[in-house]
Amino acid sequence: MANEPRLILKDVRAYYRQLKGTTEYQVKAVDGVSLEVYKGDIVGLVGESGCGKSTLAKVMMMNIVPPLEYIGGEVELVSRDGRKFRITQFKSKDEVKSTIWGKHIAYVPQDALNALMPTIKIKKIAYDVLRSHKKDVTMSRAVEIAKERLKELDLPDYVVDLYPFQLSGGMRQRAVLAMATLLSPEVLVVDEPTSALDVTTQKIVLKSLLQLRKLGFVDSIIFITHDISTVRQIANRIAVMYAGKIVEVGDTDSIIWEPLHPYTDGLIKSVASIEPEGREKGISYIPGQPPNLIDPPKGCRFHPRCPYAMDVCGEKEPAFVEVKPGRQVACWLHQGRGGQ
Ligand SMILES: Nc1ncnc2c1ncn2[C@@H]1O[C@H](COP(=O)(O)OP(=O)(O)OP(=O)(O)O)[C@@H](O)[C@H]1O
Repeated sequence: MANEPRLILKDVRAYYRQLKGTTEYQVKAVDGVSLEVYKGDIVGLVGESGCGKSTLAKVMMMNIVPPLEYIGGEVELVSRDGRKFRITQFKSKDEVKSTIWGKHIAYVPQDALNALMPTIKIKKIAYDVLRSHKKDVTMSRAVEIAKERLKELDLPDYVVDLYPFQLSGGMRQRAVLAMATLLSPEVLVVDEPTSALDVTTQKIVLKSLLQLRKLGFVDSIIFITHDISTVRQIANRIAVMYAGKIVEVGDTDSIIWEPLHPYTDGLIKSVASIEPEGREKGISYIPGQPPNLIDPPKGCRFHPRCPYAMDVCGEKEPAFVEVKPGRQVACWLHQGRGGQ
């Protein structure tokens, strides 16, 4: 069956308004991002700190509150029954929340303890999540549903009677995932879900994410991280973000083994490889700093740090071209490939 879209972003721009003294600036945190997420996808969204990943997650959630401003483009969420929700149809955050949050798209932020109110027991959290879209649910039914979901993620029944602070980091992260997906949303966005965990616990959380998708509790996952070595263990596709833009998208293997964008190449070389051939090549780092997003460099935003920069790179922005099916890149080294 053809790819069934779940989330479609077309040339999306969202900027923060920032006041410095009496002058107002715009931080171009998401600046012309296009991405399609399909049913079954686990998309890894990777990039250095400050490149706009969390802001892009807010855009995906259609959660635009000041100082963030939606500048333009299209965000569309497609439900299992074919309904389309567009960012432009919503007048307020409350409307977004009551219409799509939890039910069609869920977000697990970076810090799991913040995601769960530490002073509320897991069963009350489950009750509140379910009640937000099923007004007639009872507490005993909510507890039943919560226990079933916790069990699917290898968590014991008694977790429902605990407070989040009584759980270990890994258990808490899994409890957050179970609670966030109680209403079986089509899309789950997880922001750095494993970065504070040890390697063994990381693997358990990655397994839980796969389990959520396998059981159909979610259709698609967007996994946000700065760590390409973690995401490659779970994602079937990777989108690489740099300075407010997606610079490369492709299936995980081709991104890892044949990176096209010099920034992707740098990211891969900057992590310790588990494969012997990778270890032999050694670890390097990307020189320089990511740009200021108030006044990003002209042309390709990576050109001041790029070892292959040509004159054109500092003059004109490269288009995001499809070099082969499912493989897109925005780099002057690859313009004109794939019949573009
Ligand atoms: N409330 C805000 N007001 C102004 N600028 C902001 C605000 N929040 C974020 N930014 C800026 O927007 C840009 C993107 O930030 P964002 O948090 O989306 O990046 P990120 O890739 O998620 O980083 P990290 O991995 O560190 O969470 C950064 O330059 C950041 O300083």
